[in-house]
Amino acid sequence: MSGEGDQPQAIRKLKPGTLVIASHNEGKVREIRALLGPYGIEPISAAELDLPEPEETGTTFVANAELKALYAADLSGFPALADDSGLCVDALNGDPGIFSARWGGPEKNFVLAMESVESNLAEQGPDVSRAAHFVCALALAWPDGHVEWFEGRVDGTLVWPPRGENGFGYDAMFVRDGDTQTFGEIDPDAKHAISHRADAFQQLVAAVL
Ligand SMILES: O=P(O)(O)OP(=O)(O)OP(=O)(O)OC[C@H]1O[C@@H](n2cnc3c(O)ncnc32)[C@H](O)[C@@H]1O
Ligand SMILES: [Mg+2]
Repeated sequence: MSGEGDQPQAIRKLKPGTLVIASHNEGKVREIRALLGPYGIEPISAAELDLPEPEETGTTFVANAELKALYAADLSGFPALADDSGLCVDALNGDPGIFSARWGGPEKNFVLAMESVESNLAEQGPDVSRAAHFVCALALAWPDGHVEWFEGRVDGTLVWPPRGENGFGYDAMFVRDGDTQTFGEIDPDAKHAISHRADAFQQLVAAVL
């Protein structure tokens, strides 16, 4: 564990019992805050604490969630919750998958990332399957190194062109099976009830809270 002298000032001011969200993705942090709200938990994000981002060297969503959570718990001395998530497209052998953030490039441009998914699909002809699913792995790590993890999923279809300004990442091209609106069009509260992140959260809440 890191010594207190190494910690940024912001961490030394945290109240006991604080939960750190081990993420630098604003859209994700907004959703996690909303999902934790009903439990009276007011977390602080790794970005707000100026914690560095670890390299995501894992080969699975769970491995990357675990390494992000452990890194933030170790640096902060507080429990940390990480989310590693992504879009898996059947016809692209599961890509972009764990590389979903990296497909947005250094500028994190998800308009370009969605265009890239679409052009890879289009190369396979008009009859290509447009089936896809989102995965969300949550890892909850304590400073002593103990970790629990949960994995959620939501299945759907990709549409083109993208629709809707809500959400983030690939939301504007994803329609959940049985729905007509994209995750970019539906109300954020509706997404919180049905998404891959909601699925993983239900498991976390049942096990931990
Ligand atoms: O690692 P952190 O700091 O949490 O932030 P990140 O954006 O790098 O997050 P990931 O490594 O987990 O990459 C996940 C990417 O998958 C996409 N993604 C994940 N959940 C999504 C959702 O609910 N809706 C749309 N896109 C999502 C989005 O583009 C994310 O950048
Ligand atoms: Mg990441």
